Amino acid sequence: MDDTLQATIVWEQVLKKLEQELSKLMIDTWLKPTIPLKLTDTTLEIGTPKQIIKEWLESRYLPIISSTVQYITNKPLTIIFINLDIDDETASLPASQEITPPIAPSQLLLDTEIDKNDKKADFVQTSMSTAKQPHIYKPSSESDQSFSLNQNPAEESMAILNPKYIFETFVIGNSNRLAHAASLAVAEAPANAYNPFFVYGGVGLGKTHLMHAIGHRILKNHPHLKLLYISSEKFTNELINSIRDGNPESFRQKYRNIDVLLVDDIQFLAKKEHTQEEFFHTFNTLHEANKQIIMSSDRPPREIQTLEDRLRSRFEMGLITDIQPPDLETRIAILRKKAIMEHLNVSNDVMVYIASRIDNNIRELEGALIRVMAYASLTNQNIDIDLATEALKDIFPHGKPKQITVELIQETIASYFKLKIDELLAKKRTRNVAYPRQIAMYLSRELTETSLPRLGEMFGGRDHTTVIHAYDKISRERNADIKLSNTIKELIKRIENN
Ligand SMILES: Nc1ncnc2c1ncn2[C@@H]1O[C@H](COP(=O)(O)OP(=O)(O)OP(=O)(O)O)[C@@H](O)[C@H]1O
Repeated sequence: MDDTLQATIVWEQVLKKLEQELSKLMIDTWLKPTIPLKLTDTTLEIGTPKQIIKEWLESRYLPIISSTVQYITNKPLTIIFINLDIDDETASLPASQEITPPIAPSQLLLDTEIDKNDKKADFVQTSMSTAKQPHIYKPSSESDQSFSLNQNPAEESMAILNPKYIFETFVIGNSNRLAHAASLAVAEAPANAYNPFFVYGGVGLGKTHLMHAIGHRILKNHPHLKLLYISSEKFTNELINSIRDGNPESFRQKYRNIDVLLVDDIQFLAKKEHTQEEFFHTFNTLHEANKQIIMSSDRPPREIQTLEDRLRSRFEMGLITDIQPPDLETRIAILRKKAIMEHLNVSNDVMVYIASRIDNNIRELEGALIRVMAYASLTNQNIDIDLATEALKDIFPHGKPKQITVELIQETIASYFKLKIDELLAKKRTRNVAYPRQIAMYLSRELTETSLPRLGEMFGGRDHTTVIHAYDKISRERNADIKLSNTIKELIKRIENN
């Protein structure tokens, strides 16, 4: 692994730890804009985009950063800050991680307006590979007079799409095939294919990735189009600020003069009546002018509570598509792609190990891979299943399977007592069957959240009082009988390792 990637991995963990100690504003202002450059045996080099950030970090935060780095790496590394004096828009990922050059900022509008009164901005570019929000600037919500980048406000009015979130890096599987195909159609024919386009799905399943990919593709095909990507939370904040500043017209102008509007996490509009009203007008103006609108949400429009009906019906005018959690095959493919992109050498069995344990959040899946890589690099070991198990032990204690089911318990117990599943579930009450059955009921109640009536049903249609009786009996006997107690321990081990 190269030393930039090592630095990135360490720095990512350092920032995560510091997030528990420092305020969000400090993290966003001073630490997120940094770019990890190099990790050696004695030093960690961190790039800063501006001299002022370098000075600020050195004068105020060096002790806490040094001790956090030591905590993470177990080495007393010297932290060296290097001012890179980066052009704002090019402050991007370290070169080794870039896949495509960032979109020329002149093609993009800012996702938030800069406070014109003090011409001040928080520089929040982040270089972390798992980072979600790639915007360069956002308006300062708290005053910090000492930090002023003094840029031309027009230039500040830029945002950047994450260069990694493109169609080429998006892995297609059954869970997202439709959403991907529809996104591609929208990207190739903005305002002609599906308008509006609404994509929804659970946390970390690729909605933002697809939206950015659409944005990249549209700008590649139509560099002159004005495209704006924003979260609905920021839309709300900007609206509030514009009203506070007595300038709602500028807000309207900005939003109603674009060609492609991408609004992420639209569910945050719920309960915000005034924002919904404003968004309704923005939506209508753009839609009537045949401009493309793309929205994402964690749920379909009909499930966004307190969303006004007229807005809901607007959202439903175009195409609504969902992304489901990926199946195992897709999860392995995503890890493979990630490993190739980051030049990581990871064997297939380790990928399968990780992919089989994280099944409903791709961000966490990627995070687990990075953690394994970091652990291997920091401890100078090869990556194998043992190392992955050790590195991920906080996430999956003892390599425990994520979900223990009643069926799994029944199978394990039947096999241990050399019975057939049918026998375990049958009505027969001879001791050689009744006793294992009671143990299975006991463990099902202990290890799963299944209700008593449902357990009765799953054990051959018995009454729930039978389950209670079995549970009480085995609980009592377990305390008195060491042999039974050991049997149960052994059974739990087998269930966990199954
Ligand atoms: N099909 C995929 N192929 C490759 N990478 C993916 C895929 N889906 C998601 N990812 C990656 O998983 C991470 C999380 O994805 P993303 O941020 O797009 O999720 P999201 O659905 O917007 O989450 P949230 O609900 O938190 O807003 C990103 O790094 C993204 O690149």
